[in-house]
Amino acid sequence: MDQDILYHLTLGSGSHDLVEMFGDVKFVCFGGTPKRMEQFAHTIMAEIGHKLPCGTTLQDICQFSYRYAMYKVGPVLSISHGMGIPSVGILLHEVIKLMYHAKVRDPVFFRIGTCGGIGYEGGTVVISEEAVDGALRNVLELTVLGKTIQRPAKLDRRLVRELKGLADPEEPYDIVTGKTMCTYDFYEGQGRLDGAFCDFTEADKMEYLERVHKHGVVNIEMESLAFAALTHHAGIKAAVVCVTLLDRLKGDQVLSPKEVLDEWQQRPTKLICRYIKRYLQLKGRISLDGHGSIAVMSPRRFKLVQQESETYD
Ligand SMILES: O=P(O)(O)O[C@@H]1C[C@H](O)[C@@H](CO)O1
Ligand SMILES: O=c1cc[nH]c(=O)[nH]1
Repeated sequence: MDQDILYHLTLGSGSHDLVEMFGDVKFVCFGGTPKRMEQFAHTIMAEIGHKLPCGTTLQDICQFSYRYAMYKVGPVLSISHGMGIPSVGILLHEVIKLMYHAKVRDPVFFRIGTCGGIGYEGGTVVISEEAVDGALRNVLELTVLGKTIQRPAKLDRRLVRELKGLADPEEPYDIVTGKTMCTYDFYEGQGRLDGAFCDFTEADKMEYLERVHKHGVVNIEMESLAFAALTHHAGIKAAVVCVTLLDRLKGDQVLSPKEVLDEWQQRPTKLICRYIKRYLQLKGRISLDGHGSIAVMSPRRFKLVQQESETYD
């Protein structure tokens, strides 16, 4: 192609200097809502001590797409993906191409989301080991040219361990790992009885939730299957970290007050911020207090940091 128009991002390889705009990106963080991803951008900016040019503020790079919101904070992109597999799938196609046009090597993708827990109370952070569909298959099924194809929905196991290793024992909530079930619907697809239709019984629902739980499923959401499958297909390291909003073994409705839900949504953010900050510190791109540059590190500390950073390649 002469030029590639990334239609849903309002960016293009002909109209924008994508290397100049995005060439320094290392981490791409995704989450459902524009507000969460704007807040994430502000949080990571404070955490890594990133300074915007004098007199400027954070801008939504895709504001005229009216589809997705995108913020850039130094090496971190923060993008909203909307709800469900089709929405995150379209976005992933365009962001993967964006990384290619910008000549970004080895980016790491994170989904920071919300979910229903299975056997875990609200506020628990879940790091996905792999994604499965509603029938417990570890593949994303797509119809391409009228044929059904399957793509493995694999996530990076080492990244899961690294993230789990960053859990702070002082925090008043658990950080667990397990299989994540990804469905095409919030209501019937997740075995809820509080949708507009319910053609099954409470006993049917409990039998299903207990069966998937026995199979290792610890949470349910709506994007991980596409996220895992498309990043794996592209050879991109990725992780999915979600907070539970309720325990589905105890009910269907999200009953916690808004302020509580808002605080819970900060939890996956904190873990991802810790990972990014640590990576940048180990690579010598920020000093250990989160501010300044490698110039403020002593040569001995810089050497130690460089050695440790090899584990983060
Ligand atoms: O990242 P979010 O909070 O959007 O993830 C889950 C899955 C669906 O998109 C949505 C349903 O409420 O929340
Ligand atoms: O139960 C839930 C809660 C959040 N998101 C989901 O997809 N399901």
